[in-house]
Amino acid sequence: MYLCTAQEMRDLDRCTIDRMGLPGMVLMENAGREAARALLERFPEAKKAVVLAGSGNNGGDGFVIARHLAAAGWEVSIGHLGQVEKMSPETQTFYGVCRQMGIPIVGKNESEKWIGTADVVVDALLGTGVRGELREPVRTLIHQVNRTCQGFVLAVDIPSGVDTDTGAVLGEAIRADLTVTFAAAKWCHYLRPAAEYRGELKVVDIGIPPAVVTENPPRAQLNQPSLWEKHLSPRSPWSHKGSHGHLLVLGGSQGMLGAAALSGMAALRFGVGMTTLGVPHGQVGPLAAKVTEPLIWGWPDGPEGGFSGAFPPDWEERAPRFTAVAVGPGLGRFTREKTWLERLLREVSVPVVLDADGLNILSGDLSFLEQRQGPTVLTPHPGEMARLLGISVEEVESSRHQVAVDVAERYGVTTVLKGTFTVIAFPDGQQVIHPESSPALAKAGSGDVLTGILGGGLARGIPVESAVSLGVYLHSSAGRLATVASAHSVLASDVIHHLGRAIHQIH
Ligand SMILES: NC(=O)C1=CN([C@@H]2O[C@H](COP(=O)(O)OP(=O)(O)OC[C@H]3O[C@@H](n4cnc5c(N)ncnc54)[C@H](O)[C@@H]3O)[C@@H](O)[C@H]2O)[C@H](O)CC1
Ligand SMILES: [K+]
Repeated sequence: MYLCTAQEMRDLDRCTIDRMGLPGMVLMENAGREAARALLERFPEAKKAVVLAGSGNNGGDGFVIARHLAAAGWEVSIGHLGQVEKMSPETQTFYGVCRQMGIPIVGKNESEKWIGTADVVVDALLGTGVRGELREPVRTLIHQVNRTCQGFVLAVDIPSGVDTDTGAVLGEAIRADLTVTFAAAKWCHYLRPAAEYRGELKVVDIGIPPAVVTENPPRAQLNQPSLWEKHLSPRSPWSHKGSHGHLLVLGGSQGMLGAAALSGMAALRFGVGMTTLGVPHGQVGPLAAKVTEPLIWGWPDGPEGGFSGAFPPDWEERAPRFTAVAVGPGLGRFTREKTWLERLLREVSVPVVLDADGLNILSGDLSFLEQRQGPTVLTPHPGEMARLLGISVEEVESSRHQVAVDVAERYGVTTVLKGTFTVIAFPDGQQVIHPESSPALAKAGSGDVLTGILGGGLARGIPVESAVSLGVYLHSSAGRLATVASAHSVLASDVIHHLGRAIHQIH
């Protein structure tokens, strides 16, 4: 399912009307009817509703909704803002029908009195055509709805007062229980703070022909199995461990051995054939006492149980055996780390995942990523992304998808910006957003598990676009499945244990 910007939605709309010849009036009728249907399904008995309608096409949808609710026997009134002369012809038509039907249409002050006693308030004030900070009187009316409404609030397309593309709140925004949106989800449904205003989200079909979408594909999609499920095919009965790839994980300095262990175990649970954990020599013994299945490879020791910045003598002999490399889980900082990483990235042409300190090494200079031969995946959380780019965490969070896309396009990498609704951006500017929040994953170690799953997928030979979206999806579902009693109590190792069930659910 696609995720649109306001402009992408307008393009789909325009192409449907101009090229396909389907009148805008039909789209508006479909939109309003489907939104009304969502209400009628939820409230089978007639209710008292106030429809707040602006003068744009979002208001037009509101007039259609009012008509359908009135036809179903609801007691409906319309609070209308703006001027009839400025309405589009479709909106004017549906406004006229409501008048003819005798549905009361009142101005702002009168409608304010009804908001407090209505069972349902329909917010059709502003949709994707909103521009800049809210002006009066709409701002006060939105404030009144949030303050006095006791009933159920349906937002039409987007909650009025949020910016479609950035997810910013433009001074004040409707707090909805349900948002019914048309043809595709919009970015504001998945970007904070707007995402906190929408309530439940329902995407309905309004009749935009599939050919129109194929011709004008939006750049973002929601993460769902259809994007990558073909790569989760069952294991061939003729396969052996060498058929399923070999991941090298570099990390696990003193005090952070668990991070490397988690990545390695996650990769194995995800199905990679072999995992080698490359850790400082001094950590080989403690790690061997901790994990059984991964191979362990000692790297030259540096001070304080970390890496020295040198390569092991058998590097050149062993390096060609790995089918992917993950750098960062518990890596720590060490002298000459930048030269070390540059050499590694130059000499390894298989896919590389960079996480945690593997990313911190890059901070301020990502330019040498452009030289890489194989695919590179960066998996920053917002703090790491802020450090990478030398900007604040607030700046990252206020434009999550833009930041992820900018890095991906500029440096030719795949970016996985973690957080609620993880954003994945590819070098060609395409994006995938993960539509689920996973509170159980908000814990130390869970990033290391993701790194292992992504590295494991890449090592198995799954193409990067699929491996990354698939990995993010499975990590999130395993987190959900691991939440047996409380999300508070889920450990990163529990997530690893539930990976098998998460995979099984997709098969
Ligand atoms: N997706 C589709 O194919 C369809 C969508 N529909 C609906 O149409 C709206 C978008 O309609 P549009 O006319 O472009 O804009 P709006 O109704 O969202 O808003 C325009 C309206 O708002 C006023 N305004 C703009 N900015 C501000 C502000 N900052 N403060 C106060 N007022 C503002 C402006 O003056 C106009 O009056 C989409 O969301 C869907 O709901 C179609 O119905 C069907 C096809
Ligand atoms: K709205």
